[in-house]
Amino acid sequence: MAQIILGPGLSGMDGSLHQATYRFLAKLAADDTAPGLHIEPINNSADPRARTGRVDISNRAVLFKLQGSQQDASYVFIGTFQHDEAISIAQKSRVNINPRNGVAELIPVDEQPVATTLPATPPPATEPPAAADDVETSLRDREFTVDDFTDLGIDAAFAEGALDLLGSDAVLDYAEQAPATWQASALLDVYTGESLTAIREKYQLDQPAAADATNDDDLLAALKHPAAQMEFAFIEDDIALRAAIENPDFSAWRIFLHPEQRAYTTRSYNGPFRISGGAGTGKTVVLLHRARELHRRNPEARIVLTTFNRTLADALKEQLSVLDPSIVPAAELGEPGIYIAGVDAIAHRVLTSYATELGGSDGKPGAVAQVLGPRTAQVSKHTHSQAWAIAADEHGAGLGPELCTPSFLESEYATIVLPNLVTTREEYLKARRTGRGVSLNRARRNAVWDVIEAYRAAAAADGTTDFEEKSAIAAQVLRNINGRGLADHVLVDEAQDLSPSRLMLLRALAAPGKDDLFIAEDSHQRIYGQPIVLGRYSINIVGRARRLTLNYRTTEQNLRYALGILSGAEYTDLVDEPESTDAYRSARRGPQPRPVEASSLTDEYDIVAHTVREWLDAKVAPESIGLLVPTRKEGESLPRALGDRGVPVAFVDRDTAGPTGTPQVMTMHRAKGMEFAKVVLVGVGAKNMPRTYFIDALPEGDRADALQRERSLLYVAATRARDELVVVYAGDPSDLLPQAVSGRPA
Ligand SMILES: Nc1ncnc2c1ncn2[C@@H]1O[C@H](COP(=O)(O)OP(=O)(O)OP(=O)(O)O)[C@@H](O)[C@H]1O
Repeated sequence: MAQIILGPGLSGMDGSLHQATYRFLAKLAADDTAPGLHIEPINNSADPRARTGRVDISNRAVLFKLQGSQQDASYVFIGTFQHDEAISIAQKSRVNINPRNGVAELIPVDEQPVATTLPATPPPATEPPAAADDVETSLRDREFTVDDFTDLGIDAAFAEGALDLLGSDAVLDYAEQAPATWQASALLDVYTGESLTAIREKYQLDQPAAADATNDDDLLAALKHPAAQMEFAFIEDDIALRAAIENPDFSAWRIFLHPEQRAYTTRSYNGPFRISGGAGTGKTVVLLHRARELHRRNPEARIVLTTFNRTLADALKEQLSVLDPSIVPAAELGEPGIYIAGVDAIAHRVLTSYATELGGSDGKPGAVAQVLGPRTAQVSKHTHSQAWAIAADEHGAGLGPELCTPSFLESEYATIVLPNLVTTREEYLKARRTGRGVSLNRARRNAVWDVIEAYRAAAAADGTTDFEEKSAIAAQVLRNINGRGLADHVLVDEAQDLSPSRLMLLRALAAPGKDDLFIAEDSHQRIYGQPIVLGRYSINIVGRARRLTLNYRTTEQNLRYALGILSGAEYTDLVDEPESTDAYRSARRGPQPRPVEASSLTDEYDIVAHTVREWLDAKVAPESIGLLVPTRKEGESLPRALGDRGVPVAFVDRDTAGPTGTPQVMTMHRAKGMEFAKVVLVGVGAKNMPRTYFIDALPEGDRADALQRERSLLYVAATRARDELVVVYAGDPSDLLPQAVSGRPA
């Protein structure tokens, strides 16, 4: 079997050549001596390893054949081209090892290696676009020199051309001419303010390259350098080959990881590790690759991949099967393999598997009593949604109207009472309420406890628990058992939205040790619950935290717009440090987001219908269009309003999957973790967002955080768009939106 290594030409390949190219490469992988492949060396080629192969009657693949000490040859595939062009490219290309850092690169032959290349053509210095950047300074103004770049191994001529560019558009344009993908990416890093030291570390550019580019073994090693693997992928099997060739853009995440992503996929950590990063920076991709890697290293390992809810867990399952169809997820929690479920489903599994641990024995309290105080150990039924309202109504007289609300009581219960295992009034009166917005004196604490007691008594009588309680009890069960846990590795997505009890459950799931917890989060996307500090729940990160900054989903234009939404507020991360958006960047470009002001609700529907119709007429796949609304009520009205205008769309509810063949309407909450090619944010006028009716009903001390969550919700919604974002509102725009000029569709 020959090893196929897909190279940088893949994504630019003409779609009509995909099928034939796949057949050719599959045949080559199976037997490189097979007749009909016509693997031929090239006369006068710059690199003696250059070959062409016959893809079809008029097209040839350009390849580099590496034999080295391996029994089977490896072929680096550069692309498929019309016959004469293929010969010319094969003659004039070389796979080289960058002498500064040992990274393999494909270079055109009339260019020399680093530091002596012919100049790349820099575009003329351009003025920055007025709306996007405030005051732009060039890299030269910021006192960078060509040497700074060549020290990293970046081509001198390419660096020279970058020094005077002004504005991110010019830099993004220019980066497309980079001699290697990692060089383009590193240039953008420098431009967005990352230090040269951080860049060196990120791309692992430090190794002195004692490599000989003419030696095939050295070259194969250089192709495996993490920076080289941004554009060279070692293909493992036929399924991966087919997916990569037939849908190169869609499957890029499976094979071309950023060196940082790759590092977090493969490294071991002596305890919990936290990866943060803006929306679309590939946190989920890292989790999926890491789960597969841990599974490969030890098929007996019990790996749990979990997230906020069932919808997102189902998406993880689907993505894992795309990444590696050979993986069959574990059927049961605690079994070897990768078990994927939402956190609440995990709590449910623990409670049903350890039913005997719930009630206690020999006079000792069981987990239920430890968490809730003495009561029946019946916990599987679910407490009804009005229970807090009823308890507050009947027993909250001492609280005053501000605190006598289900939302305040529920969050007090979830953030203070349950995680501290408070079961008596005395304990509650003494409990530390760190991190709560509203302060309570003794009388008020007593009044709060009156309601909590009533809430618990009613649930005990019905034999029910809520989801927070289920997680807290499940965590307690696991702590009581005190064994090797039910998992060796727990990987968590969307951790910013997990409540204390859920985090405590995940902590208890894995016995403390190497690679026990790997937590992905983005505090800017917290749209539920209260701010969380992991250390309070025995998840000690102590220096094991990193941030991803390159956005793979969103264009630079949409990213800037979305970051504008965040710019009005200060955020803290899960270790209580300021959360920054510095260095967030995208290498993709697209149209500017389009805010559109409607004169009325009817006009707003007309605009949305018109926008969607235009996209459908332009053959955009219907299900890749997302219409995101602030509330469920608006989501339910939209299909009818657009249906009346001849544009059928479907409302996708909490736990339902979206139908194919129709644009999808969903709440901004439901859109968490998803992505669409085109997005319309509907109903984001000043009257609708932030939802003041909801914020004003909260106690004064909780309002700032609720407003923050509204801001985050808009950020989540705006970052669902891959390519195009339209923002529609009737009347004035929401104050949370960035200031921008509004324009109606043509
Ligand atoms: N190395 C990569 N190459 C190509 N595409 C990538 C890569 N990493 C991530 N992507 C793509 O970027 C998009 C966002 O990735 P992902 O969902 O993992 O990001 P995220 O950080 O979890 O986002 P969010 O926080 O918004 O849920 C996806 O379409 C994914 O396939």
